[in-house]
Amino acid sequence: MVQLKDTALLKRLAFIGGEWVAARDGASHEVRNPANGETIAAVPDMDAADTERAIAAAQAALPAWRARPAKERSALLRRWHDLVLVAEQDLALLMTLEQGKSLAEALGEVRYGASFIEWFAEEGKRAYGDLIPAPTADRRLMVMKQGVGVTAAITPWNFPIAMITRKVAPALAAGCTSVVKPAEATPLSALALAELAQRAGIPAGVLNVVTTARPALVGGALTASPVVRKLSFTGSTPVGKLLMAKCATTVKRVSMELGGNAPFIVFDDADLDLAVQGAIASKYRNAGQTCVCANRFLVHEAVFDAFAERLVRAVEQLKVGAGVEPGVQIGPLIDGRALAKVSRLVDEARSQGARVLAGGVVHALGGNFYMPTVLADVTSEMAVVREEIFGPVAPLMRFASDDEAVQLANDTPFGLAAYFYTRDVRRAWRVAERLEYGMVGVNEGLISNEVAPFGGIKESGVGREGSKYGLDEYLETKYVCHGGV
Ligand SMILES: NC(=O)C1=CN([C@@H]2O[C@H](COP(=O)(O)OP(=O)(O)OC[C@H]3O[C@@H](n4cnc5c(N)ncnc54)[C@H](OP(=O)(O)O)[C@@H]3O)[C@@H](O)[C@H]2O)C=CC1
Ligand SMILES: O=C(O)CCCC(=O)O
Repeated sequence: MVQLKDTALLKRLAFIGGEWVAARDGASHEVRNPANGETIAAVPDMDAADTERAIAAAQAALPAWRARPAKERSALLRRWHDLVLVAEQDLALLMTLEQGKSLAEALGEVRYGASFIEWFAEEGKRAYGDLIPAPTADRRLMVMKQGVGVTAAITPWNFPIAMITRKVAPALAAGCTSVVKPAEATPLSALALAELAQRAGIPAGVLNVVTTARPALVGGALTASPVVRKLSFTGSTPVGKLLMAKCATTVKRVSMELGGNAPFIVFDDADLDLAVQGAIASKYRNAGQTCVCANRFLVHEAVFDAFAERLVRAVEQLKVGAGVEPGVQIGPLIDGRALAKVSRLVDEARSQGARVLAGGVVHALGGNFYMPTVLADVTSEMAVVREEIFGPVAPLMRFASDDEAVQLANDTPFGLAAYFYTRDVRRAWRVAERLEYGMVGVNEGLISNEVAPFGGIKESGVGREGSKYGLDEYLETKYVCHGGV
């Protein structure tokens, strides 16, 4: 039973062309609470034809929306932002119920998600062009920025609100319309966001939400459509590669926020208490289910034991339980598949010689709960440091020199986020420059915010979200050459 103050935020229909609709064939799928398996609600299980309808709605809404002055679009986005904050407690509860993170973290995400709407409401007014000094006297050269058109967003379950607003807010601010496919596990947050967008006065068809348990059908329609000019995706690298290939058939623009394998380096001169604090924030946020979570800890041999001991002490304090319970810091993993993956990685590492310093087993609560875990004596051959863990497991490895640390850190096809701790300013600059990552935290474990560019290199993706760069992802650059002047 979901007890919202604003009961209309719990939606059981998809949102297309300003209307709340069922799937054409009447199919639906259940949304379950990962903390106890209970069904929260059922939502439409849409297919390609439903998706075509949403694309058509976004196409129909586009001319009027892009023709509005940026200032008017900005005012509507601002109202949407304000309504999200008014509803923050309800949105947080809904998120905790369908995603599992603690209420405190869910509330943090609602605010984080709202911050992208606020930011892009402002940035949308600054889509400046250029006037270029011409090489001949009789011409004037101009560059204008225009929204790319109809856009699509495919988003994951780990950040059910922020990953939508980080894509949709710049799209709408730039004069684009959008079709969103939220994750199967977390459509309720997406639908509540759409309800608030509608209340804010964002016109019908500008934002559409297509819910489904058949992602390939919806994704197939979005990527095949020549009407959709851009796809923004956050999720796993294999699915991102598949979608990029599909987008090639219509030469769509793409933004891809994919998997990571973040190194967290602790140098011998690090402030160990600060490093442990950063490690807890980076590793155990959202039960370890973020693409920027520290995935492997590289610790200088001189401070290895001291760091490990302090980390274990902090990890043992973490309270595990259902996200709605007071004081809980680690909720359940999203589903049984995620639990099986985390268990496999830990069990394999142990059988290959890793030492379990904390946790290392499924939590006594059962269900999808896993014990916050610390492993020592991990080697770079183990799957636990080669694959994205997406769970509350910290594998610790030793290194002896800066070169070795950087070499180990860069030894991965991924390049999203990296973290390191040192008190040496020269080392800080040099290591930051040598790390092959899109984002680097120096003495800081939490780096995401709306004003900074979020994104990766190598197989972690293309494009940047948030910040002044995030708007460019939704803008075309048009050059106008005016002759005979
Ligand atoms: N970089 C990141 O932020 C994230 C990384 N991951 C990584 O991926 C692993 C698996 O998580 P998972 O949720 O399966 O990630 P996916 O990449 O499968 O899911 C992300 C989104 O893509 C959708 N999707 C899946 N397959 C297709 C397809 N063929 N066509 C179009 N859309 C598709 C999903 O829909 P649906 O929900 O219906 O499957 C979801 O909306 C995690 O353990 C983690 O390692 C996961 C989530 C976020
Ligand atoms: O894990 C992800 O999908 C990215 C969101 C995390 C963040 O914004 O910090």
